[in-house]
Amino acid sequence: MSESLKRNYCVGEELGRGRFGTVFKCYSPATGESFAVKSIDKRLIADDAIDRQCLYNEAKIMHLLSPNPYVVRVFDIYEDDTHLDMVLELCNSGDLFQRLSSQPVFSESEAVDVMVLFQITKISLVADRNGEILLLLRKMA
Ligand SMILES: Nc1ncnc2c1ncn2[C@@H]1O[C@H](COP(=O)(O)OP(=O)(O)OP(=O)(O)O)[C@@H](O)[C@H]1O
Repeated sequence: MSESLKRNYCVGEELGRGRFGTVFKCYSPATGESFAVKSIDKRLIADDAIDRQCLYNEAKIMHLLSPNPYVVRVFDIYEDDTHLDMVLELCNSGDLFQRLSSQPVFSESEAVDVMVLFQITKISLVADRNGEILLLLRKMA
């Protein structure tokens, strides 16, 4: 994790791992706000040009799409020789599967939100397979 990130945020527990990095909970001592930070060790993808490109595309696209109600917001990006760290909106309400499992009946407007999420997921999966765009979906509040 980059030293400049650690100067501005206190990093806490691990939230999960993906193909490119590890996600931790963090907070800003200046504002008291909590975030997620996705930290990528660039040395692990140094030999793969496509992975490197995907990594920078993800950071760039998420930044371009922020703020958008269906996309996790990016607040800060830090980079040093070894790490790329993205400070993201913290989604701590569980994922869509957990939400669907725990609530058997949805109101009309909630059902619309779920359908919109499914449509965006389909679009992002197709687009991601073609290596053109990657969306990180915001988990439902
Ligand atoms: N903003 C966030 N708030 C809370 N948890 C998150 C957040 N972003 C990621 N996570 C957690 O960390 C895990 C890994 O996320 P990450 O974005 O690194 O990978 P992924 O999207 O699951 O897969 P891939 O690496 O293929 O993109 C997620 O599955 C989720 O549990």
